[in-house]
Amino acid sequence: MQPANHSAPRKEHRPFQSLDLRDPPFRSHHSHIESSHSTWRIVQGSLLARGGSPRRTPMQASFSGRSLDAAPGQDEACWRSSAPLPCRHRQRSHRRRQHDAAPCSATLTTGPRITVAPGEGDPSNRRGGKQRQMTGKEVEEHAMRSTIEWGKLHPSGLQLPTCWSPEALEDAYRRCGTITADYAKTFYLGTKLMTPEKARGVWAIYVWCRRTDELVDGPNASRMNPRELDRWEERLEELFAGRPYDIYDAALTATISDFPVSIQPFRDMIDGMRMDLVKPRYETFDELYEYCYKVAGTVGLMTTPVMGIEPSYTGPVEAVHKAALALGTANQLTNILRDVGEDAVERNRIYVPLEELDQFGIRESEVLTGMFSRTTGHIDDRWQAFMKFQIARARQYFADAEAGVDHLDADARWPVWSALILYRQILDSIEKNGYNNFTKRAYVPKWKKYLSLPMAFGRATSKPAVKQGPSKQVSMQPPSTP
Ligand SMILES: CC(C)=CCC/C(C)=C/CC/C(C)=C/CC/C(C)=C/[C@@H]1[C@@H](COP(=O)(O)OP(=O)(O)O)[C@]1(C)CC/C=C(\C)CC/C=C(\C)CCC=C(C)C
Repeated sequence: MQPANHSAPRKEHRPFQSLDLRDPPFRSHHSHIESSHSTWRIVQGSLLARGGSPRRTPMQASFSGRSLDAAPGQDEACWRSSAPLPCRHRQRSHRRRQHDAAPCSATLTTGPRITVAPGEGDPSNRRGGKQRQMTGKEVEEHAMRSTIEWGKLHPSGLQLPTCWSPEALEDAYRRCGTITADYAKTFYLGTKLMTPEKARGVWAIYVWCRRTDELVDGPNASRMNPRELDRWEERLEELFAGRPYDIYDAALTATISDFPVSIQPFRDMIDGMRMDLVKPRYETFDELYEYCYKVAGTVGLMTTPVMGIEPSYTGPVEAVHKAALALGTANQLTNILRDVGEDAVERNRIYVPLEELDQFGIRESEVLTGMFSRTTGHIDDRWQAFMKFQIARARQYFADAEAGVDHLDADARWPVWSALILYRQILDSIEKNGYNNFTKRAYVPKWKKYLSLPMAFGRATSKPAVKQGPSKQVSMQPPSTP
């Protein structure tokens, strides 16, 4: 391997000065709630064991160096009271009744861990007598359908009872905004163009995604295990049932109350984190596709219902959701291509499909050590050819996403165009680095970022170009022989 020549500073975990994410469970304005079932009670916002001594919940997830208390186990869930919480309820009682009758099962679809029975799904399945696992594409399709169905069932959100004061909720959203600004400044600025309701909804989603990602990618990642992710998922189900655990969860509960955001992509993102815990290699592109959908495409399904589709759009909503999914996949593929060396050396992870490496005559061990020619010291020709193919495919997903951005509500287009344009430039940077993603980190320089923002603004405010026939497609299949 060549000596390290990192052309960009490594991503650092920025310390938060002003925020302590080790929050107590969310403080209701009814500051004293006693559950008949549980051994816990909430007194002035802190979680106390029956004896009254403060107790940490067992799961300590972390968030950029600081720890936060995450999902309490089923047995210790402080919100599980058989008595109704003394909440203020919203007006739409017909919706509430529907929800009260069956908090989850009636309205929530099941998770994606689904097998397809013989004869169902694609024709290739009809021959075998056994059930088979869904492909990555099918998992994504299932979530997209759930999202669209959810939107039809709950066009104005879940209308959950409110258990918090407006001030507390305001504070929750403000904190979500601060975190979003700290991690993703450009994107945060873009959200400032949205209506305040949409902006804070997107921040609440951002924070939930960031926390979920930090479970497997943050400083406490080594302590993470599937059981803890199960507990995080239980906590998700709770917040979708109107029982948020802490202030950030409460912001998300309020968001799903106001917007038709389905639970399915959230479950799927947790599943993506499960994949990260147990799966260091991806055999085929479909396996990788499933991963990309789960950790990034999900973000598209979560945020599109908040950002909204332009009212004058009369085409199929599927097309917009597919574009949102494509942007997630494009971003994640780009992220993977940028980090090949780092993932291999620091985490023994290879995300690019082994089957495709093989088609380019590349061995797994070569990716782990870096592919430099012994004679010239430059990047090996096989790796260059491999990367050209991977970059072309990622660009194709960006192109597929472009089609949908103009159908979003006008106030949401700028942040999305910015995300698209900025992230796509990382691919250009990989090319500029001579495809050396082993010891160089591709990045977009600040001046280029600043130049991209007015460009994105122009794109967001200009009339969409009328497409003359289908766009040029690159082959999504690697050549059988390089
Ligand atoms: C522009 C916009 C409205 C974005 C949504 C904001 C949001 C909620 C982002 C959550 C991102 C997040 C924390 C995801 C967790 C998993 C993860 C880390 C995924 C990677 C993101 C890159 O983040 P970063 O550069 O910080 O990664 P590192 O940690 O540094 O490695 C991902 C690559 C995925 C991001 C995916 C999106 C932003 C999806 C975008 C799709 C839409 C917003 C839908 C747009 C709609 C249409 C119709 C095109």
